[in-house]
Amino acid sequence: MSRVIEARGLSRRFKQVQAVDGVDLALDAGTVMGLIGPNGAGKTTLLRSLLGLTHCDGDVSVLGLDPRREHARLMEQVCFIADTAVLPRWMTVLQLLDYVSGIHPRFDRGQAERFLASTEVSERRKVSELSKGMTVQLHLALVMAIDARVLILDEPTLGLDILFRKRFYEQLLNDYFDDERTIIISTHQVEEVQNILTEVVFMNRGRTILQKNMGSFETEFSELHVVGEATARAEAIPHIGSRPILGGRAIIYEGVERSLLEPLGEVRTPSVSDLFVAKIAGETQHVQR
Ligand SMILES: Nc1ncnc2c1ncn2[C@@H]1O[C@H](COP(=O)(O)OP(=O)(O)OP(=O)(O)O)[C@@H](O)[C@H]1O
Repeated sequence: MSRVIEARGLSRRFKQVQAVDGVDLALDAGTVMGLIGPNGAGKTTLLRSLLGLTHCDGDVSVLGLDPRREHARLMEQVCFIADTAVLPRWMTVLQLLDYVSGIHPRFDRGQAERFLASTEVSERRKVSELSKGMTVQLHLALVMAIDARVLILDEPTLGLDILFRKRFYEQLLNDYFDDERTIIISTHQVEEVQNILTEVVFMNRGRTILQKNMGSFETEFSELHVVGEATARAEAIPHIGSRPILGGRAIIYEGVERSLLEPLGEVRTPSVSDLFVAKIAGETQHVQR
């Protein structure tokens, strides 16, 4: 497998704020990475740093290029959808398709048209006349039709209804992704992406606090559902989070043998979102102490 993204000690400071604080990241081709973090964690700044869209310190290489010095060459092979994406509002959809066909050598117009056919976006309408969600659909259609080695999606489905979000992620996985490509998705809608991820990174206050291959999730993390008197014994085992559930508690453990937990209740693998909440709550307690 070839290394596509490599960052060491990546940092970005804005006057008072250390937005990204010494992040190390290594991603190979054939990866779909989920970047999860609370508001202001530094996700967008990290993604922009990887693309050379903002200044940063540290070592960074994407497709063997330094994004700070070789930004233009990098962008030939990378597609980025920003959370604040804007499209030219005065153009019709048809004009926009003509425009992107003209400027982007890796744009497959037929692919974009097929994608749009599954939406209500008509080619005759102006971008300014589209709803917020339809504008995002149009943007995704353009991006998904570009043959890029690296696709970076910053909150790609913001404002989209659940039917479209589900279809988008299905299409992303089935029609776009292959083992030559690397996809990074930053999102707050963790449940919707967790099934397509091969890798997950949690970010908080500019730092990565967890970086895991989804395959190792099951072996490293367990969630115990426990009721009654076993609860005290379960809580005595070092854990990273505990929350009430109907009639009992759900307790999340890291690196604890399942055979130790099984006599106490039902053991399963935690969802990415529950693990995220537990990790972030743990960090907050740590900082407050
Ligand atoms: N251009 C800027 N000037 C000053 N501060 C900035 C700038 N861009 C980001 N920041 C600060 O850096 C921190 C990280 O912001 P960033 O947008 O990267 O977070 P995020 O994880 O993407 O958040 P969200 O999930 O809310 O979009 C925040 O404290 C933000 O206020």
